[in-house]
Amino acid sequence: MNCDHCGMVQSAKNGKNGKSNGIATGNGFHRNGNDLPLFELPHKIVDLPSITVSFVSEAHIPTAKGCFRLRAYRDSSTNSEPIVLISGHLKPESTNVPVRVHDQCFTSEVIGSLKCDCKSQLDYAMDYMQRESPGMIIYLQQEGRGIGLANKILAYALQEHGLDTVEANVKLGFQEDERQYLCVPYILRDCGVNSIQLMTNNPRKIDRLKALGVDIVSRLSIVIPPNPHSKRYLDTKLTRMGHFLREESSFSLLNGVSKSSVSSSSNSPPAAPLPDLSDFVASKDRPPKEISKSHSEDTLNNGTINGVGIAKLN
Ligand SMILES: Nc1nc2c(ncn2[C@@H]2O[C@H](COP(=O)(O)OP(=O)(O)OP(=O)(O)O)[C@@H](O)[C@H]2O)c(=O)[nH]1
Repeated sequence: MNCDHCGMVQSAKNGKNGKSNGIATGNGFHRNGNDLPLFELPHKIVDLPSITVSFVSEAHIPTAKGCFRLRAYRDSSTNSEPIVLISGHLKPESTNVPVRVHDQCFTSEVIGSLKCDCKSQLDYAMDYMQRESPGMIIYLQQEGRGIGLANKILAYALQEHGLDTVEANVKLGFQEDERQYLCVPYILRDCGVNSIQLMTNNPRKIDRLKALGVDIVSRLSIVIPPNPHSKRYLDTKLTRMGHFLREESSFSLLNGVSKSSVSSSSNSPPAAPLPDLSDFVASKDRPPKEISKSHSEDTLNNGTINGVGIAKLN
């Protein structure tokens, strides 16, 4: 099927339920062969006391991975602009939709840093959503697990002196993870999505989204094989942040790439003693980015997902 807007061939022939995908008419309606409206853009502002998420606009974007419908929002609680990439056509009240909630990583996604798995995860998610459309990626501007780009580079500097990614955040006066996902339930509701299959390895992300009322039916694994530069970061995610990483590589499964073809030699940190960190600590004078705590993220539970498809740690 060709995308009406980009003329690109869509990799998913049909919706995953075997039903024909709708056709975007460009006026906010998507119609099927019977000319029935499938999806009407809500253009609504979802307002709660401390958060306003407003839809701004949408456009079709051709990419190397296929055509996505990009929906842009503004989130007043973080003063940021969440972007949603949608493959295929979502119907109102959709259930079990594959969703990736992805946080910005300038270093890997723009300049190609090999220190983390973020860009490979984004690539994997885009391929997956095309293949299993309809699906969506909610892209949030939360660089460096919410500490911002400059602070993330500070954290990298500390990691060059032996700290791991968690210790570096803490040394800088941040929590190990400053991200929040208040906008996600509103964006899902705005897109007509009632329940999701969440693509993540991060148990905290699952808990936080559940605490915000997101109906997560199952988890989709997204394990990228390490390279010599990312191995320590991935090890830390496994051992200190509890990520589900002891699984067969999702990347291998999707791309047919043998895991053994990716080097995983050790990337030990420099043995040099820790320098005087007063320069870094001085940055604490500049307070960490303020993050609204007025919502239920403070009342997180440690529950696990009720339902199918949760990969277990061995
Ligand atoms: N502070 C900090 N942030 C990092 C570092 N490396 C990557 N990031 C950021 O980490 C975020 C991605 O978080 P991850 O913990 O890798 O993965 P996740 O999103 O929690 O979990 P998955 O859903 O399984 O991918 C992005 O915002 C990156 O910019 C680092 O060393 N320090």
